[in-house]
Amino acid sequence: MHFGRKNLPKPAESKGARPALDAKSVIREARYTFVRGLGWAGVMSGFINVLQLTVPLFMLQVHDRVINSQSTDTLKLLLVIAIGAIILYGILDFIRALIFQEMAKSLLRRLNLPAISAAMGVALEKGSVQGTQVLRDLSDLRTFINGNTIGAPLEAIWAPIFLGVMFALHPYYGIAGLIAVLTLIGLSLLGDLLVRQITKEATDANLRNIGDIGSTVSNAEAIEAMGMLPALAMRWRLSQQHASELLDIGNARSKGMYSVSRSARFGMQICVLAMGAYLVIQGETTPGAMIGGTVIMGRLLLPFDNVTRDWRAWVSALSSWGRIRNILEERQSEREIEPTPRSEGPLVVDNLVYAVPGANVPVLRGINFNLNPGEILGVVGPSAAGKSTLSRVLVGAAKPTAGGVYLDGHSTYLWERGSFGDMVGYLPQSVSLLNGTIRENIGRMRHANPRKVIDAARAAGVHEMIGRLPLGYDTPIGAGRHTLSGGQQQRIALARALYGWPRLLVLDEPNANLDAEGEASLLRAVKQAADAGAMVVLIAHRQNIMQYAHKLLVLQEGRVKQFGERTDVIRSMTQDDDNIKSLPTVKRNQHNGGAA
Ligand SMILES: Nc1ncnc2c1ncn2[C@@H]1O[C@H](COP(=O)(O)OP(=O)(O)OP(=O)(O)O)[C@@H](O)[C@H]1O
Repeated sequence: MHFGRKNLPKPAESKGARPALDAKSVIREARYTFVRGLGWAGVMSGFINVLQLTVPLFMLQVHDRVINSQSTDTLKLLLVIAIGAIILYGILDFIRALIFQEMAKSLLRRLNLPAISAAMGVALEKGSVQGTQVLRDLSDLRTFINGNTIGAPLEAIWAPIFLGVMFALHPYYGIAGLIAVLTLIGLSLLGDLLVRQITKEATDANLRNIGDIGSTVSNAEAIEAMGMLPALAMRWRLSQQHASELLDIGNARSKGMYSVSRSARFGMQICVLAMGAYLVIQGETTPGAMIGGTVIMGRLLLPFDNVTRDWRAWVSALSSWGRIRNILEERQSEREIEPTPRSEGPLVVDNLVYAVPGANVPVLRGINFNLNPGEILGVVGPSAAGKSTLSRVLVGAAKPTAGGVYLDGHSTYLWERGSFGDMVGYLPQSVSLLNGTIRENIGRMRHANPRKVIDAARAAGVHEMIGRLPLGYDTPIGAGRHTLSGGQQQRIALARALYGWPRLLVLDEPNANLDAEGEASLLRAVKQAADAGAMVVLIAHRQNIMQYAHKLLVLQEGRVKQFGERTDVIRSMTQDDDNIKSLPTVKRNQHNGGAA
């Protein structure tokens, strides 16, 4: 059984298994899958509810027909019907569980790739811990759908059937049932009022805690070395205290409401039994109807009781869905979803402004420059000048606030990520390789062409080094596997950036961890890439690796201080330096910020 629309391609069939990034249709399809699954499960619940009448009806019939008539044949017939109904009940109950399972699977199939893409977007902006929240929400949603708490409202909607049976037994039973149902609905609504907001606050506080702890765990070495754990543990305890207080309040209210609701249900069942006994005394119903009516009343009210008990799970699941939906809407609406052909044109940075979302002061303020195929651009500047931010915007990992970065006239931010990645190599400042083999890392985690992997490794000068590893290219790296040194990691990441001979190569501090030999390999690789027609942007503090750069860009406080041919810029910088040196001592100090 499938809950998605049939005309949609399955992810595995879609071109290159790339996610369709149209958030609106993803949300629409997910909602459709959910509602349709609930619809099927609701229909099953209707049959299940009817079959749950088997036992009380059997009791009623045995009492009214078998005991009075003393007929064993009637008893046998009733027994066969009852057992058949119970077996059918078991089968339908199992089918309903399978419907929920398929619904969870179908929902995950639709949401997984878009959610992972959205998580990446959040991680780029707010860090990895917030990024993984959407994945946790997805997993919580699956647990909820596969769990026992989703079914209660589906059973409650079939209350009219039970009420009908009660009215058929005697109008008084029907009226009592109706009053009882309305009372329990009232208690459920009151429970929702008391629980919803506090549950949301508790969940949010808990998520913040998990985020805080998660972000510090990645710094375990520094924490351990400098004995920071007790201080951190104290902080976590304080913030956890707040979250658990909220959780406890929510829990207490929810359990309190459940106790009230359950007591009310038992109380009303006793009243109905007393009413039945009175009706029997008055000769208005039979004792069998009295027992049957009481049992049906219990069956009628149980789902409402369960709704009150399980409402918190519904509230949490709805919050998870709300967060997934918001993230999908916020993150994925702009990017193109169709692959764009490989560009052969220049890189144009046009009046580029970038401000961190929510911040007033921009990090990059009106950057302009062009780079032609085969050219190497060196970007230099003091710390916090905005060099790494520029590199992130160049490769479309951050969205320009104004202006833009264009390859062959096409925005690098909006470009469909798969086809963009095929022609771009990026080495970020903090290198992090992924869990997998060296081959997979260099081949960008695809079924990479082994020849291209070796070409990239040779270009980065790491082929021999990889050959010395225990399993060569098949050496697994990452958490708990073979540990590479900082320099080795940087060179493997350089090979990954060079894989497939990209058109645009952006290297942020690629020599930060390299020795002289590594730096020489890096320079050879950069020159080779440019000779093959790539545009290379090389960010570095140390100017010695700029020897092959055709152009230099000096960045200061987010602005272009100088840009031009390397020799012109260096001459101009040297003159500036000479001018400063030629100033009288007092003035020179002023130029340096007045420091003595
Ligand atoms: N996501 C962010 N949130 C807040 N501020 C940011 C963010 N990204 C960059 N910045 C700010 O932008 C400024 C430039 O940072 P950037 O990392 O680009 O500098 P840089 O020139 O690469 O420095 P360095 O040479 O030290 O690496 C810094 O003041 C930094 O605090």
